[in-house]
Amino acid sequence: MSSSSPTSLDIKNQKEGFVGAIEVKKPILDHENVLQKHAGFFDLNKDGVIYPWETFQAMREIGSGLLLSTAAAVFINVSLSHSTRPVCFPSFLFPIEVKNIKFGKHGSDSGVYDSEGRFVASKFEEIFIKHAHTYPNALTHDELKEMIKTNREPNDFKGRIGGFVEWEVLYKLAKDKNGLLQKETIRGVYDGTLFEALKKEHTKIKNLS
Ligand code: HEM
Ligand SMILES: [Ca+2]
Repeated sequence: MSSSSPTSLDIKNQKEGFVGAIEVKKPILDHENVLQKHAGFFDLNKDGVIYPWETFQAMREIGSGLLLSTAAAVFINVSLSHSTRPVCFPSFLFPIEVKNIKFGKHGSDSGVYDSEGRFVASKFEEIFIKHAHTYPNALTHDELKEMIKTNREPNDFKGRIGGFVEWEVLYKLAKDKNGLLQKETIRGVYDGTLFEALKKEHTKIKNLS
């Protein structure tokens, strides 16, 4: 006999999909290298290396305009190529090596990625405890700006720019119709599932027009 309302065990055991009316997202596991997944979305041919044209193309696929996609390809690949490559000599094709993406971490961030690129759930919750003043599960643009400001570390120009750009681009691409950045959206950016969802949504819109 099946009961109509799902128990927490049903939800825990379910991988992804729906239990009753509750949508279940695959939980992020402690040992998962989610930062590699975040970056890996942009490795279109899955060969472990992200070239600027892949960053550009992947940005277009998630609904980013020509200008932002071009700027992102230049900014991201130029700033991360050197630190993620094992050899000292720079490559002027600016490839990013996905397996070394943890070396691209910078300061003035939220701390949700640990030094290996794993998801730190307590730091993720802290974002909302500290900054979600209006709604418990979402950030307004002002609250997001407050968070970016709080994360700033002294004398960290590069990290501050990186943090600012990451969060503002996320807001631009993934805010909801009320101008809110939902908690699930933010969780999805950390493990890269948001990029897949945006791609699906954008493909649907493109096919309709
Ligand atoms: C639309 C594209 C992208 C958006 C919206 C985005 C957004 C974000 C956000 C919000 C964070 C979290 C920052 C924090 O915890 O404070 C982050 C972290 C990071 N992203 Fe992205 N990202 C994008 C594309 C990329 C690409 C293409 C790469 C590299 C291939 C990349 C590499 C990183 C790295 C290395 C971090 C870790 C920063 C740190 O914790 O210090 N991102 N990104
Ligand atoms: Ca590639």
